[in-house]
Amino acid sequence: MKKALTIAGSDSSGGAGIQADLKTFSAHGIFGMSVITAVTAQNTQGVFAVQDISREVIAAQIKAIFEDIEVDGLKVGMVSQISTIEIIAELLKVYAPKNIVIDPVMVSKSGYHLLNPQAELTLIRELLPLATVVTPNIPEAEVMTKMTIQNLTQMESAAKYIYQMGAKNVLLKGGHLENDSTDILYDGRNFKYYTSQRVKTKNTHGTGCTLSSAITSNLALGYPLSEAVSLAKDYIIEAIEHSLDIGKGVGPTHHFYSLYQKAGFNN
Ligand SMILES: Nc1ncnc2c1ncn2[C@@H]1O[C@H](COP(=O)(O)OP(=O)(O)O)[C@@H](O)[C@H]1O
Ligand SMILES: Cc1ncc(COP(=O)(O)O)c(N)n1
Repeated sequence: MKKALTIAGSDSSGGAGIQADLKTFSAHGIFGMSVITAVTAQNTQGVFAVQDISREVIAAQIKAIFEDIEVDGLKVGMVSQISTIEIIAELLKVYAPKNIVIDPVMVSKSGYHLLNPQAELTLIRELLPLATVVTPNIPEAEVMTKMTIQNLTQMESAAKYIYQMGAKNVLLKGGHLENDSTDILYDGRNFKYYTSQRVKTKNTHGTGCTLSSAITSNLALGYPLSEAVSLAKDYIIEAIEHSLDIGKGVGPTHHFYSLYQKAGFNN
């Protein structure tokens, strides 16, 4: 069985963060493991408190896993503080796992700064060069590039800029654009476009986490990146189409075992 690791924050309401990642790994038939960087008290309506986990305990979690278990794919989500980012980068250089997906989580859908704004440059400097692929949404790409992004041409320019920051591949997600939701993948030479109809729902809590952990799963299963993204896109569309009207705010995506079966995964 393939094994994947998420290094991210805990979402008490189960829609995003570690919980979304582990559900996605399971739906892909992957054994999921976690390094928790922060505990958030949140639900579909907002984030109410955050306790960052210490640098020492984050390091101990990473070491406990890598000293014992092979990791076929890894994603990094919420990392909150400079010291957290530094220790993760330091240890990822030591253990050098194959497939590293960096989801540069900055602000939650409910508007809470999950990444300390002072840590944005550290994330770019320390984590991007380690990424097999980095998966910013449009607001994150705007922060990273200081560009305004309102259309596909501007997305392409931003993806090129982020590529130059050191990621091997850039998947710029178009979920925040008004019309269809096209994500673009840039490998330093060519663009690939992943277009889908926009699902009309308010329930998109955890879409970014779900997409990046689906990509991580597919890379762990051995798919090349462009196929890993394409399968992950199929997965996220269904997970949004079947999203759950749980709570009073932005409900979560839904994870099906049948999605995994439908995609024909075979490990
Ligand atoms: N309403 C929607 N309909 C279809 N796809 C969506 C919708 N919202 C987001 N997506 C897709 O979900 C994934 C995550 O998107 P996005 O919302 O941009 O990220 P984040 O959760 O990081 O803000 C992307 O593949 C995006 O295209
Ligand atoms: C712990 C954690 N990690 C990531 C997100 C981002 O998810 P979203 O952008 O859908 O709010 C979140 N809300 N909580």
